[in-house]
Formats: sequence, C-alpha cells, structure tokens
Amino acid sequence: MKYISTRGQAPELTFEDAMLTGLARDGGLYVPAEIPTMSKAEIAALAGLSYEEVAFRVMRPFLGDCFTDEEFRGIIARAYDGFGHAARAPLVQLAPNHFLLELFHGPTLAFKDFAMQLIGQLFETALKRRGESVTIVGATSGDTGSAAIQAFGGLDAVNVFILYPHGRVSEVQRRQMTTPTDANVHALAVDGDFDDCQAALKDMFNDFDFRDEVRLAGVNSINFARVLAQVVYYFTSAVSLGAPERKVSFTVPTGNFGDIFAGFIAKQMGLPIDQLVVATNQNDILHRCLSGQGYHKGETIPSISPSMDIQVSSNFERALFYAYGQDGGAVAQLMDELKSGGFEVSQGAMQALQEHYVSGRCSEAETSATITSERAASGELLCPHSAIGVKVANEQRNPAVPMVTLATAHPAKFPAAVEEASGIHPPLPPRMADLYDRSERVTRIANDLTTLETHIRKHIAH
Ligand SMILES: Cc1ncc(COP(=O)(O)O)c(C=O)c1O
Ligand SMILES: N[C@@H](CCOP(=O)(O)O)C(=O)O
Repeated sequence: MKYISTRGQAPELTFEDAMLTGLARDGGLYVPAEIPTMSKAEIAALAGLSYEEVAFRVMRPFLGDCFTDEEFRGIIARAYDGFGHAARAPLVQLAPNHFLLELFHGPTLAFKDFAMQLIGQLFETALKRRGESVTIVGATSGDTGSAAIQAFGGLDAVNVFILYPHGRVSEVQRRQMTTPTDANVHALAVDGDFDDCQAALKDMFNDFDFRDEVRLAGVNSINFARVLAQVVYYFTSAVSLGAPERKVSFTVPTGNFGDIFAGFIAKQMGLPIDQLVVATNQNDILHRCLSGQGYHKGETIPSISPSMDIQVSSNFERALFYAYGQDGGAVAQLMDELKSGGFEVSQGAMQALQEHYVSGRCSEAETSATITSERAASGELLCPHSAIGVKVANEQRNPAVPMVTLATAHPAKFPAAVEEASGIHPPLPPRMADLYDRSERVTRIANDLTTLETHIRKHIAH
C-alpha cells in the first residue's frame, strides 16, 4: 500500500512514513494510491461487532505491512479504552429517519479524539521501534489542539507545539490546551485567525531546513492517518441502520473538510452512502464553492461555532484531487491561484464534486434557533457545530433515507452559546470539573514564521 501526494511531485511513501511525514514535500497531502474496497458481505459482517473490531477491519487494509495485526489490535484497544461510552460513537434518534452520531465521548469531548487517540498510539509504537523522536506542530481552531495535547502529553519521543488563534477559541477549549502540566506540550496563542495558524504550519513544513532540523511531524488532518480513523464511524453507524442493504446519508459540520472527506473514503470503500452533506456556518466558502461560485477567500468572521471559522479548508485539496481525476499538476495550479485569493473549478471537476457532495449554510441566528428547537423537539442539547449539521440536514434530507448528522462536540465545550440559546448551562463531566481552577501555561506569540520557528527551536532544546 503506497501513498501519493495530491500535487504529484513528492516521493511515494508507506502508511507509516506518510503518517510521520505530515505534509508532502511538494506541499500536497498524502492519499492512498488506491482506496481499498470492502465487499457487501464484508460490510454486512460488521453488524454487531464492537467499535474496536470494526475499526480493525476497516483500517487494516490501509496500513500495508507497517504494523502487525497484533500490534494494531493493541493500539486500537488502548486508543478507545478511555472513552466515556461503551459504544464509543452512539447513535440517538432525533426524528423519524434522522439520527445523531454522538462523537463527543472521548477524553476532550470532540470527534478529534477518535483519530488523535489512535495516532498517539501509532506514533508511539512506530517511534519506539525506530528509536526516533519528532516535533509535532499543530494548528487548531480549538478541538484538534486539545485532543493532540491530551493524546501526546507525557510521551518521551515527541514535543508538541499547538498554535491557536488568540481570543478565538472557547474558554473550555483554551483551558484544555493551557492547563495540562506535561513538559513536552506547549500552547501558543497566535495573533491571528485559524487560517494564519494553518498557513504558518504549512510554511514550516515547506521550510526544509527547519523541517529536517526539528524532525517536524503533523497531527492535523494533513495527516491521512487522522482521516482514516474517522472513516470507521461512518461504517459503524451505517451498518447499525441497515447498510449494506440500505443506503444511508450523512451531514457533517464542516471546516477543514477532514471529517466529510472521511465519508468520501467510506463511500469509495463500498459503503452505500446516498448523500454526503457539507454543513457550513457563516464562513461558507465551501458552500459557495459547491454551489458553483468558485473558491474565493473572504474575511473570517468569528462565530458561535469557532471550530469551523475557516477559509482555507485544507482537505478540500484532497476532494479536488479526485474531482480532477487525480491530476496533481491541476491541483498544484489551483493551490497556487489560492495564494492570490481563489480559483474557479472547471466544469468537469464541479460535476464530479457535486456527484459526491451537497451543501448548505447556517447563519448565527439559525444556529441558536436550532439549539433551542432541537432541545424542545427531541430533548437533545446540541453544541453549535452539531446544530449547524442538524439544521442543514433537515433542509437537505430525503425523508425516505436514514440521515445521520455528526455531533462533533459536547455542548459543554461551548457553554455560553448553548446557555444563551437553551437557558441550560451544560456541565462538564466530573473528571473535568476543576478545569476552571487549574492554572494556565501559554505563550502569546506574533504571527511571524521566524518568531514561531525560533520559539520552537528554543523550547525543544529545553
Ligand atoms: C466541533 C467541530 N465541528 C466541526 C469541525 C469541522 O471538521 P472538519 O475540519 O473535519 O471539517 C471541527 C473542526 O475540525 C470541530 O472542531
Ligand atoms: N476545527 C479544527 C481545525 C483543524 O482541523 P484538522 O482536522 O485539520 O486538525 C480544530 O478544532 O482545530
């Protein structure tokens, strides 16, 4: 199993090398050269299995011979052991044929834990075997950072630096990043927005001297292993609703396009997915693009769903790669145009995108109204991101096909917005009850590549 870059100019790598490499050296993102498939019988056989066993069967073909079966089973077992729900990703019914997939029962209360807990274990196993260490730098709008700090904190072979936009994450998200005491984790509050943090991260990967000196690694969805782990819950939920005999649709609150792209991979593997619905907040660049208006950056407007306040949606590059018939040159050209503000999608590629994805947007007022109305209708208290999914799902869904909306975070991560809409203050789980009493450790830092690289070099040294 080989991995290739979306820009076609980087060396082909194994799963493990692609995982430890992060961004391809041509600036692209790694994808499997061929997407493994599962037969109808293999998918049917997933019914009734534990989450861990489904995870093993779905992900195993992507790993090639990088990990033994025994190693990989152990990794999966350790990854999901700390989840607060036996089903890991339980489905609850909101309305006839509309279900919510609760992805917030992991250690940091967001869907990121599904992948981050797994790759924490994969990194540890691979680095121990190689006798190597790496520097992980991550960009976050709030959830990736807290999940990474939780998963990698205290590990000997990694230093972790998380860049988050100062003042643009919720207090719970910030405290999850700034209160852990492990010496190998560092929270950096960058003067800028999430796109600035992600651009700085990609600039570090493209600065080969720095990259090689610190042995830079990435745990954003740049890393295909992140996306792969997110494929699993499409299978568990669809199978429990009757797949492969019955088609199932998914609506995904979307920002960096990693989660919905995992749905695309599941579909390519053979899972009978009817609609993949991209739900955006007021920062609706993806919805505009999928509606045929080209991909043109605007200003990021802070919202009550801050994790989705994104203009440069990293994994959309992977979607474009497939829409352009795996033409790395065409993708490289589009990404070049994006540097000066945006690009138009060719007619053929647009048709290919629209074959797989539909989209919708949700305003701030609609997000709040959905939190209020869903609490009244089904009793479910939604976080703002999940509310965006529910609102767009209700607009787009075919009532005859089961729709699964992904609930990407726990309402307690965004208590102000949830309380404002519902009158209910969502409590943190007891294990985090003292989060507001813990002291914070964070460095405020300029959005400047040299400053960031200097800071990282200095703190690795220590
Ligand atoms: C709570 C929450 N919902 C939705 C998203 C969007 O997911 P993706 O970036 O995979 O599109 C994010 C951030 O990634 C998030 O943290
Ligand atoms: N919403 C994300 C943004 C980064 O996304 P990733 O999937 O590429 O890590 C966050 O919470 O940080």
